[in-house]
Amino acid sequence: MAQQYEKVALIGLGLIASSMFWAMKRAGTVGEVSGYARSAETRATAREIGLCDTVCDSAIEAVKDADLVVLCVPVGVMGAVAEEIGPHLKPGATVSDVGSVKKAVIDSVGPHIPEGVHFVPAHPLAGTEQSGPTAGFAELFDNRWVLIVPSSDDTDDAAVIRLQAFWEGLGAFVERMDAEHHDLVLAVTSHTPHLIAYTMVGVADDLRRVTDSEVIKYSAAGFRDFTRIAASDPTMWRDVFLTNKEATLEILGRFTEELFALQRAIRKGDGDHLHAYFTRTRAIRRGIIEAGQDTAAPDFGRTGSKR
Ligand SMILES: NC(=O)C1=CN([C@@H]2O[C@H](COP(=O)(O)OP(=O)(O)OC[C@H]3O[C@@H](n4cnc5c(N)ncnc54)[C@H](O)[C@@H]3O)[C@@H](O)[C@H]2O)C=CC1
Ligand SMILES: O=C(O)C(=O)Cc1ccc(O)cc1
Repeated sequence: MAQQYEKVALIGLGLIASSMFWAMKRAGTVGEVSGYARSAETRATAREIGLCDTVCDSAIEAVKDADLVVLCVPVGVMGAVAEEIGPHLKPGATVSDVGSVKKAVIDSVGPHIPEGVHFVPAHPLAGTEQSGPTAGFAELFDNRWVLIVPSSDDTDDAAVIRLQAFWEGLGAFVERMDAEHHDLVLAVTSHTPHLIAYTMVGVADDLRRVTDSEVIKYSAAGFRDFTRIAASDPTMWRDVFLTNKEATLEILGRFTEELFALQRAIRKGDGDHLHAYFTRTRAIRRGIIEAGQDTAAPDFGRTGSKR
């Protein structure tokens, strides 16, 4: 494949950045990849495992001469990183990100992007519950969606098309979406489910004394499947909820109403209500699988890297 960017800089070297690096190497679509992470320990690990062609000791050094800079840090620190690198970006370069929330990233990063640099936010709908520089693998984005969320109506079309081709080279399907819609859709499909999974583990833990650790010992497939995502990084998810507050609260409100209705049906012994509800929701869930839109993490995400 032809070279799409001569130099790419990855800021933050965790699951997503490391997967991007291995996928870029597999695709052979970029010249050089530089990387930076805040912690010296992460940078040392990256150097040890050959993650990035050059691991830099500052974000400013990493973005020097880069044609594409991808912010791969938790959503809450994207603005601060952009402020630091803003004055050092190459004219004509593109700055993108992989954050799980889009409106807050546009608001916090946008003001720090200088004239003549393109800002094209994006979000790969692919990940696992693992984090850190050793968690990545080249196949993570294969056949997964990446949503490109242009930051304004006058975002340079050529920069968007180039970023789209880049992600397609990493194995993904790409679509464009506006930020507000993105944040609502993700609140339903990803953010609220993570919150509920964290809560379920918390409930199981609260019951530990009563059940004498049996919840963990005998954890049935349902509990395991349902709570896998509760092993995800706490910093990342704290930031998601703090920055996608409105949409998450809207979905949580609806969720609570449905839960109360089911609670009431159980209390009243209303089997018809329960049966009708489960019949409807089973059909929807099966429809998602049949349409090939099941977004469960691929198996290799659970068993470690396959690179
Ligand atoms: N984990 C997942 O499944 C997915 C995550 N995302 C998004 O991707 C982004 C990165 O997530 P992961 O790779 O999973 O996280 P991670 O926890 O694996 O990696 C984050 C990296 O950022 C570094 N970092 C933190 N603060 C920093 C700062 N101020 N300056 C420089 N580096 C800093 C950390 O040291 C770490 O290397 C987040 O914004 C997240 O919302 C998007 C799709 C999926
Ligand atoms: O591990 C899983 O199943 C996920 O849902 C991963 C994930 C987490 C956050 C995102 O913004 C996108 C994907």
